[in-house]
Amino acid sequence: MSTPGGTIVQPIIEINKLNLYYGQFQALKDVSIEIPERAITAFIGPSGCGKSTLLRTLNRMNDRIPGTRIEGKVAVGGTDIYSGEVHVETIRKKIGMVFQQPNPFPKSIYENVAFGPKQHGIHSKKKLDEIVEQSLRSAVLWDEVKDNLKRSALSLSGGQQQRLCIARALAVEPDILLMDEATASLDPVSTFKIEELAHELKERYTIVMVTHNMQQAARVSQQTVFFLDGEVVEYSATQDMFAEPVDSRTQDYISGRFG
Ligand SMILES: Nc1ncnc2c1ncn2[C@@H]1O[C@H](COP(=O)(O)OP(=O)(O)OP(=O)(O)O)[C@@H](O)[C@H]1O
Repeated sequence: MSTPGGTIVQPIIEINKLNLYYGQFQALKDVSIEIPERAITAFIGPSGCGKSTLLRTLNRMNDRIPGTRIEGKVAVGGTDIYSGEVHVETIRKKIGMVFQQPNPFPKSIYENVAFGPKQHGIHSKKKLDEIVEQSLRSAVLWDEVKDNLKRSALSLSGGQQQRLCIARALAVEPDILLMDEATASLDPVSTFKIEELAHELKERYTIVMVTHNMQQAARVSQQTVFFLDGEVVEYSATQDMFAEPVDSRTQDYISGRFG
């Protein structure tokens, strides 16, 4: 697949003819897209169009919702994640997720970040210390918290809590980070910090973000996917979509005529 500037990059996620049903209701319709490695892909579209549903499909979070049925294929790194051979835990280790509301555990900053590695069998204090520091540095939170890692995560500001949740996700060394409106509950300064962070992280990780904020999609993403009623209307390099959308419905949405 090609990206802005015409560079050919490898898609890390390939979604092919995906249909998803909640009971009788079809929330995703024949979705086929590719997501490039080490870049930010933004999902945009009006409320209820299926953005979060597709995001959750990428790490099988929809499995938890009773009555959900899926058809089609989602391949991550060439492996069909819905084939019986793949364990959900393996997928969630490779694909971390950050939600709209920061949701740190009611534990210390240190324990929040060390939790995932411990679950995966790392118990050496030295190794855990390294992971905690590295993850907090990657999430650009280290300098703010390094003097008191025992402090409760819940005592941090909303923006710090969200960066802690990103550090927690990074601690298990994922390849992909899913962000479901990760800045929607934050003030503009915290939002800017998370956007800057995403910009840095894309050098090492693939990021897929759902956002209601078109300016944010235009600012930070390299690829944008526009959804309407469970269908992908259009997807392309972000600069192309915002400069010259192909479909009139995309034009109407990005120019604020509906949504
Ligand atoms: N657990 C569920 N059970 C039944 N229907 C659901 C469920 N979750 C979502 N839906 C429906 O699926 C459709 C897509 O929802 P989804 O949350 O993916 O949209 P969205 O584009 O992310 O919306 P928003 O921007 O408001 O978060 C909506 O019609 C929604 O009501």
